[in-house]
Amino acid sequence: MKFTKMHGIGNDYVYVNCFEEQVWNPSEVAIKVSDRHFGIGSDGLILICPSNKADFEMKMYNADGSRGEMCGNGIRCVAKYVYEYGLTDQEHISVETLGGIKYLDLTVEDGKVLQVKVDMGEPILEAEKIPIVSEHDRVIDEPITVDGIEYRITGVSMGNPHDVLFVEDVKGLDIEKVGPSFENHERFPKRINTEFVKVLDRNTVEMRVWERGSGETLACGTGACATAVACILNGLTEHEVTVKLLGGELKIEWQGEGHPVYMTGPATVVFDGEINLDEM
Ligand SMILES: N[C@@H](CCC[C@H](N)C(=O)O)C(=O)O
Repeated sequence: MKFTKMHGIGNDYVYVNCFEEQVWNPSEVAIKVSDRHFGIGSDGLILICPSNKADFEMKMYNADGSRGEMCGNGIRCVAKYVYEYGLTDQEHISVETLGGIKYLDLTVEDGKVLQVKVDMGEPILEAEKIPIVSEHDRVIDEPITVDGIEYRITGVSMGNPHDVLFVEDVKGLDIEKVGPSFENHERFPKRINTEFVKVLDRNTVEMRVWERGSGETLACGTGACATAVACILNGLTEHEVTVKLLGGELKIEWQGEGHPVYMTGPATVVFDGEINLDEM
């Protein structure tokens, strides 16, 4: 199987061009290639496929083989791939995902995609649709007890489910311990991506993420969008937010309910390769 390893501010995936390759068992392949010791090493697998609804389709799988509806860092890499590997010459493209069709604007210089701005669509706030078990329609600054400690969460779906919580110390957080407890909490029947956030000023926040199906990653695009939405809903920031993650920064804009969220950031090619899956 031919592949390209790419990352969006350190959130790395193995990308397969399914215009040329066929992947019959993507969940199994995701588990194999993601292994950082016995595989290629990645946060998961992303298939770039033809679509009859949009210019391309992105199918994403987490490192544990589960399917994610959307991937913010992944979709910027898909844009870079399709442009730089000659699948399109367009600087405005659409990509079908399980979280809906997304529209992307590429900033291109000398044939290279430097930045991608993604219209991520409107955030979904209804608890039932995220899905989060709650007696309220929305989960905004609501209590939850995890490992005997009470936290307050805001639930946001960007096509995939997120809960955002505000903490004093992001760097010192024992995320390996608390992350899985949130991911598998009974309140989240489809598991969840959790963002631990510290507000630095009215336009800047710091964030670490525990991703459903992949564990801690260096960045999460949908998580950065959910974080900005949660900050704005809780009155903690203005409408333009720089989210500082372990792997870099993303710019997020949201003008409020009824408006889409925009995410802007880079995408990077690491290397191209070929792997014999039968020998793994
Ligand atoms: N890293 C991604 C999100 C990947 C999917 C997520 N783990 C899920 O299961 O929903 C991003 O950049 O958005």
